This record gives sequence, C-alpha cells and structure tokens, in this order.
Amino acid sequence: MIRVSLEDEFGRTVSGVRVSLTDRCNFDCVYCHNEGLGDTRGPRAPADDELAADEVIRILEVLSEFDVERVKFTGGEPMLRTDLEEIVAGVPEGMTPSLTTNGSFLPGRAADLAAAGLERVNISQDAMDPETFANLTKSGAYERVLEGVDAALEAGLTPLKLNVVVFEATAEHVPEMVDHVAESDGLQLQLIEYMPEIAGHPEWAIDVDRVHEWLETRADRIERRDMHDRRRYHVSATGESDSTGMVEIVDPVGNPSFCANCGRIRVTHDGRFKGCLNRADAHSMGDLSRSEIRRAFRAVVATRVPYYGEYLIERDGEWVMNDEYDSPINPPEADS
Ligand SMILES: Nc1nc2c(ncn2[C@@H]2O[C@H](COP(=O)(O)OP(=O)(O)OP(=O)(O)O)[C@@H](O)[C@H]2O)c(=O)[nH]1
Ligand SMILES: C[S@@+](CC[C@H](N)C(=O)[O-])C[C@H]1O[C@@H](n2cnc3c(N)ncnc32)[C@H](O)[C@@H]1O
Ligand code: SF4
Ligand code: SF4
Repeated sequence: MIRVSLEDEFGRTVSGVRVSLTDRCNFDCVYCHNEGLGDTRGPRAPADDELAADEVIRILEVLSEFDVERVKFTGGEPMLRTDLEEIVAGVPEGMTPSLTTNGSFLPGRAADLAAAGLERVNISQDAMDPETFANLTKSGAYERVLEGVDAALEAGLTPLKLNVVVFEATAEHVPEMVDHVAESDGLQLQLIEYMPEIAGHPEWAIDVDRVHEWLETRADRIERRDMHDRRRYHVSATGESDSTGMVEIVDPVGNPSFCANCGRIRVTHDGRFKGCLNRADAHSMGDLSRSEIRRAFRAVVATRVPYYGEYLIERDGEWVMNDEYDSPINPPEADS
C-alpha cells in the first residue's frame, strides 16, 4: 500500500493519534481534564455513543493509509472497555499501540493486552502514599494501581511511564517520585504540567520552570526531544545503588515550541476528530464509512494550527484568542 502522510498548513505532519475510547471513569481525579471530553460520568454500562471496536479499528486502518504511525488509547479510563484487547489486536500493521490508564484494571489483564500487541503503557500515579493518592483520585485503589504497575512490568509493557500531574497538591511529592523511578528498573516518570485551560482552577497551577530548574541540578544528563520540544532528565539513584531513571516534562501551557512540533490528532469516544486537545471544535466522521473517515481526516488536518502561538497569541503578557479563529476555546469545566 502506498502511504501518503498529511501535513497541516504549519508543516506539521500528523504521525500520531490519541483515541479516547470512553469518557467514563472509575476515578474522579480532582485535576481531571478528561482529554477535553467534559465530566467523567462514573463507571456504568458502555454508553450508546461510544465507538464500537470495529469502528475504532476502521478509523485506524484509514489513518494508517496516511502513514499515522502511533496510536495512544486513552479515556476517560480506557480499561473500562472490556473489548480493549480486541481493539488492540486490530491495530493495523505499522502502527504502534500504547495505552494511558489509571492502572487499576491492569492486574489480570496486562498479559492479555501484551499478547494482543500492546507495546507499552503509561500509568497515572501521582504520589507514593495512599492518603495523598485517595485525596487526589477520590479512589481507594492505591494498592491495586501498584499491582497494576507490577503486572505491566511483568508483561513487558515497557518502558513504563508513571504520569504525575504537577500542581500545588503534588509538587511536594515530585522528589520522591523522581527517586522512585531512579531506583526502579523499567520505570520512567512523566511530569505533566497542570492544564487549567480545560480543567479550570488556574490558581492550582505552579510555575513549571521551577521544576525544570530543580531537575537541572538533580540530573546527570539532559536531552531534548523533537516531539513537542520536550526535555528529558536522566537521574541517578541517591543511595548505594548505581541504577538510573528518566524524567520527562510535558509542559504545553503557554509553550509555542511544544505546539509547533505537535503531530497528533484526536479521536473522541463518540467518533469525531479533533486537531488539538484544547480546541472545542471537532469534525464529524459522518456514517463512519471509510470515505467519510478520509474526508473528516483531511478536514481536520486542514484546520490544525498550533494552539499556543497561533490559535492563542500573546498580548500584553496574556494568551488571548487570535481574531482569525471564531470557534470558542473550551470553557473551563467545573470541578471534575
Ligand atoms: N496539550 C497537550 N497535552 C498533551 C499532549 N500530549 C500529552 N499531553 C498531556 O500529557 C497527558 C499524558 O499523556 P500520555 O498519553 O500519558 O503521554 P504522552 O507523552 O502523550 O505519551 P507517550 O509520548 O506516548 O508516552 C495528556 O493527557 C495531556 O495532559 C499534547 O499533544 N498536547
Ligand atoms: C485524562 S487521563 C485518561 C487516561 C487515564 N484515565 C489516566 O488517568 O491515565 C490522561 C492523562 O491526563 C492527565 N491529566 C488529567 N487532567 C489533567 C490536567 N488538568 N492537566 C494535565 N494533565 C492532566 C492524567 O494525569 C493522565 O495522565
Ligand atoms: S485523570 Fe483520573 S478521573 Fe481523569 S480519566 Fe484519568 S483516572 Fe479518570
Ligand atoms: S495544545 Fe499544542 S501540543 Fe497540545 S494538542 Fe494542541 S497544538 Fe498539540
């Protein structure tokens, strides 16, 4: 098959897709932006508006015609989908599947997911103690998540990134999480800047530059990824051990270099394309026939623009909507 990749007007080739398989979740994290899908609604039977497994696979097959090389399954909580293994097994050849999950359903399923072809997994674990974890997630599943991490490591779903959202409630736990990954084989740490744009509570945000500065003093080596211009810090264990770990910072907020290198599009649980996590506008895939999926993909790529630096522009130190775009940005969600 001849594959033709698509570039947006800003020269950004679309090489990855994030698929939200559901907007449901069994946790209720205080910071949750839910990938811009609105409130998570609690665990309940699959909703009628969720894409079926064969529809997800058809979308991925079409995207692979356009040389999209990576798919990330996310949510809500993607492991609430009991057909996740079937979906992973249907990912077309040449496309690498990975998963971002809260980890609570990994015990007992990690091996099956690996057998289905899942390459690796990112697990949200914001702290090392059950109390902080419970306060943040409104869930008592701390031990279960740790078991999930072990199950994923055992199944070879590595490198395994632990995701920590950095904001006022987690900042003090960052050093122990850094030590933890430095000491543990197969674990990496991803520090995600709290995004108030879609979660609200701008007062919870902390200055991520302080975390960069601290890591510069803690790291032996620093590298920059082309993708999103992300910085990676290689750190050593502090005790007797000579093991090392890697810490990556995901800092999109007010960061035009992050958006300038963004090659990702999104598929929502109800079958629409979004060109940017932060934008409210989405493109329907109509009847989900291959031709409609192709049409919608071309349409969303044609309207993709870097969010910071283009969709929003800086005026007097504030990020304001560029008058060229008339669709509103996502209004902040209420507590979610
Ligand atoms: N604004 C924005 N945020 C992102 C983007 N990619 C990741 N994030 C943030 O990082 C969170 C965690 O995403 P993951 O899927 O675990 O991480 P990732 O870095 O995208 O995944 P890998 O690089 O595949 O490990 C997302 O839910 C977002 O909050 C992006 O392109 N734009
Ligand atoms: C919305 S969750 C969906 C997948 C899964 N339920 C999980 O928690 O990993 C995806 C990622 O978004 C991150 N996240 C959620 N709300 C955020 C916010 N307001 N700012 C930054 N990252 C956020 C979470 O930590 C998680 O790593
Ligand atoms: S961040 Fe928390 S509440 Fe949001 S989808 Fe993931 S586990 Fe659920
Ligand atoms: S905020 Fe920037 S990096 Fe994130 S999806 Fe939008 S354009 Fe891409």
